[in-house]
Amino acid sequence: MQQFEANFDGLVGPTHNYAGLSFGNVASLNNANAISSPKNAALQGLAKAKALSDMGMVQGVLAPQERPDMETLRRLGFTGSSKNVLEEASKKAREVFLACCSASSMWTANAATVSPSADTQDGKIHFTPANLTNKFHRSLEPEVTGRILQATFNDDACFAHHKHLPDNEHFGDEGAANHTRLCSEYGAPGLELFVYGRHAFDSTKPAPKRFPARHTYEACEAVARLHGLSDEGVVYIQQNPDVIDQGVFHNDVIAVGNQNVLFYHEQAFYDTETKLDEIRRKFGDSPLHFINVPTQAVSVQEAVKTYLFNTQIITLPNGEMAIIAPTECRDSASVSAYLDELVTLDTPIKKVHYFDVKESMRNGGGPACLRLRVAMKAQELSAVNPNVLINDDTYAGLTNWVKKHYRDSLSENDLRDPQLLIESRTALDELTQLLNLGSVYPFQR
Ligand SMILES: NCCC[C@H](NC(=O)CCC(=O)O)C(=O)O
Repeated sequence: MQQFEANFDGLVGPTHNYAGLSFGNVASLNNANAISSPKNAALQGLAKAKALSDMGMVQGVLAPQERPDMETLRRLGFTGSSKNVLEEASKKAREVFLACCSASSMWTANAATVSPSADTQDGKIHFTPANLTNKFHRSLEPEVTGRILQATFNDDACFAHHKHLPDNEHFGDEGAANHTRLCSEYGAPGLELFVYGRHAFDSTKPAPKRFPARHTYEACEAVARLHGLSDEGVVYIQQNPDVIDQGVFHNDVIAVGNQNVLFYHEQAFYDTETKLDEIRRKFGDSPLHFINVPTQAVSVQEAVKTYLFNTQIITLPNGEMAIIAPTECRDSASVSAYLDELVTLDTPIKKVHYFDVKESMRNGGGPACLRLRVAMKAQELSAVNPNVLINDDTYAGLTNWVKKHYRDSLSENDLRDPQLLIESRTALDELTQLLNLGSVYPFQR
């Protein structure tokens, strides 16, 4: 295995909860105030990661963030002991407090945009953490995400790390959730598709009316520049504003690509035919599969409910592709019928595997949200921090760690418990040792 795609799944943090923080994300709003289970959430995520590793995939994990985010609460004027900060913030600024408790870094598709070495000018793998400016709770992530990525991909000869884009809506960047890469093989130069929701500096261009477009065209261009991509290696595509208004807050809720397959809903893009032509032209002569799912087979609403497109399409060691889907897809008559048929058609996708990631789904995160893809070569993999890679031993170590530190259930009331802060820091301190990350968290510095 000389070239392959590695997946880095976000470890769910100890404060995983349902706070209804993401306007425009239907599941997040519908499940506001539900009781969560941080322990089950983390174990569900690890089980998926381990299953992919058992299928012969290269699988790693990315550490979660420190929450409650005491540094931000203090920056916003809450003072005194930790207990006091938590109490005052939860009483006087409930929404701010809840935002500072979110475990949203678990969705590592939003951690960064990654360009493999075959696409970049200097031949290194480039990372730009996403600034996630559109949601306050997510905008707290990029600094520490950058540190975690540096500690995970810690070798200047192979990896180039950029600072996140300016923290402003004009450069709203949601990372790899709006980025997919087509290629004939992982180690060959590919075509990077950057999908955006609106133009920040041109109000004559279309934009959604009801829900926010989190990601801008200007952000896409900036990341492509930073990563040293060629114009012929990039296609910028606008998301259909109407689907954003139906709850498609990231493109990976309505389209996903892998190697020479682009799997998308017919309503996913704006100006679809022009963009597909550009993809065909830039992709070159090797075979390319456009799998277009018509509304008649699966409605946008059903796609948002089941996360049919928030599936991972992976290439197994035998060269066949498989879809990693949430069990919600199996439980929907139209979606499971569609998938049953898809694997019989003349495309590289031959199997579907279903996973229970309900704890994450209730916040609008499916299997694809939970992972950051990094296409690599063997020699680049050997430069990755080995402690983050999943195998029997690290999986056992991490599941024991979760069972030891995580709560079975969590409600809003529990978030202000000073004991939860102590538990979380104790857990994360131990995790940085398990994963050999060094002092990435504010409380460790
Ligand atoms: N890629 C999937 C991201 C899901 C994430 N949900 C959230 O943050 C919900 C958190 C809450 O409501 O408690 C988001 O919308 O960015």
